[in-house]
Amino acid sequence: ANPIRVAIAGYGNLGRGVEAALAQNPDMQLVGVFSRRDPASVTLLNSDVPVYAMADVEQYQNDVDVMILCGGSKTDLPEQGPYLAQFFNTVDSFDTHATVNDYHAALDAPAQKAGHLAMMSVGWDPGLFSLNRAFGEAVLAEGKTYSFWGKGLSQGHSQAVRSVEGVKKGVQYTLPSEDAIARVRNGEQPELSTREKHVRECYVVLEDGADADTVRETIVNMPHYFAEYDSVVNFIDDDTFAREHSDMPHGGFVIRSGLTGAGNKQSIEYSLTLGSNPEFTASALVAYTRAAHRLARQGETGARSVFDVAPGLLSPKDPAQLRKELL
Ligand SMILES: NC(=O)C1=CN([C@@H]2O[C@H](COP(=O)(O)OP(=O)(O)OC[C@H]3O[C@@H](n4cnc5c(N)ncnc54)[C@H](OP(=O)(O)O)[C@@H]3O)[C@@H](O)[C@H]2O)C=CC1
Ligand SMILES: N[C@@H](C[C@H]1CC(C(=O)O)=NO1)C(=O)O
Repeated sequence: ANPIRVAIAGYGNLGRGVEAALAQNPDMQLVGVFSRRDPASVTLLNSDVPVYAMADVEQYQNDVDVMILCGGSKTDLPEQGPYLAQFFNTVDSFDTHATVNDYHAALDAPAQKAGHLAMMSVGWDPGLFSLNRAFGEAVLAEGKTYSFWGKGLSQGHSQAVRSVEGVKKGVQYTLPSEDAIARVRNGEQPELSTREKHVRECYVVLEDGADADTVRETIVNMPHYFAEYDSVVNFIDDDTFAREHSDMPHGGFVIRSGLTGAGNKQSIEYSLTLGSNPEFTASALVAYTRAAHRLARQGETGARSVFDVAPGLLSPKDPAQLRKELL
């Protein structure tokens, strides 16, 4: 069969991860990268792949089967998602949990109108963690579900920090409460507020002339990203940033702790340990690109999340092979 023709919209950590992940999936072919920057200033892993100006993206709608959106959830996807769904089948990793249904609606209308499929919020959280939260609740009807992340670098929160005026470089690490984790793993089913589960720690290099107090206040009061947490902002110089904040490890786990029948304790735990958050997220995006392409060919249109996708659609194996090897 002909390879699935894939393009990338937005070339940052995630875009680079998608380029690498596509190279690991021979049933897909990267046909181009679209950037809002000057294409000549964007250097890909594979210099044979063309870089185009985002302004010209509409000209390529017949050359691309699926467009993978790698922009930031806070500042890019709310505009790029609905816009690009008019011209392409799309897949993205939108992760502002508080506004997922607004985004779903904003994607669904243009996608339905154009007869495209828009697969949203794919990745690990939202994404694979979302699936495991849903499995846990469906199987253990009586219990509590907990999600913990880190210690590691959140790309969504880091990109949100970088979107603040006066920030030249920025990253955010998420630190889970070890005490909360111990209580959950012990089956205590504690009531834990958002603030009791994680602390957020930022490292920022300021633009020349930017005011540190203003930047700190803007970050720690940012709705949906920081306001609901105890957050710390550390200001460092370029050299320290380059030396100490170039890796992007992360991870975490979802636990469903419940009781069945005669009060027997049951626990489901799904965990991730990530050497590279962007490369892992990109790998999830690429698997769901395969599913989005198949659903689009079946005539499916409109917005979809991971809850709407049969797992077999993710695999390059045919159903009989899947059953034989993995059932
Ligand atoms: N669901 C999940 O589990 C996960 C979701 N995510 C999501 O992925 C999003 C993207 O993360 P990430 O790739 O780290 O964000 P980046 O800040 O690296 O990239 C975001 C956009 O910024 C632009 N950009 C990148 N580098 C530069 C640069 N040097 N100068 C100017 N602009 C630049 C690019 O657009 P352009 O090329 O057009 O300039 C890019 O698409 C996050 O906001 C998060 O929401 C991430 C991890 C997990
Ligand atoms: N969407 C997150 C993926 C995980 C990480 C996270 C956090 O540290 O708060 N929440 O969800 C990301 O952008 O890295």
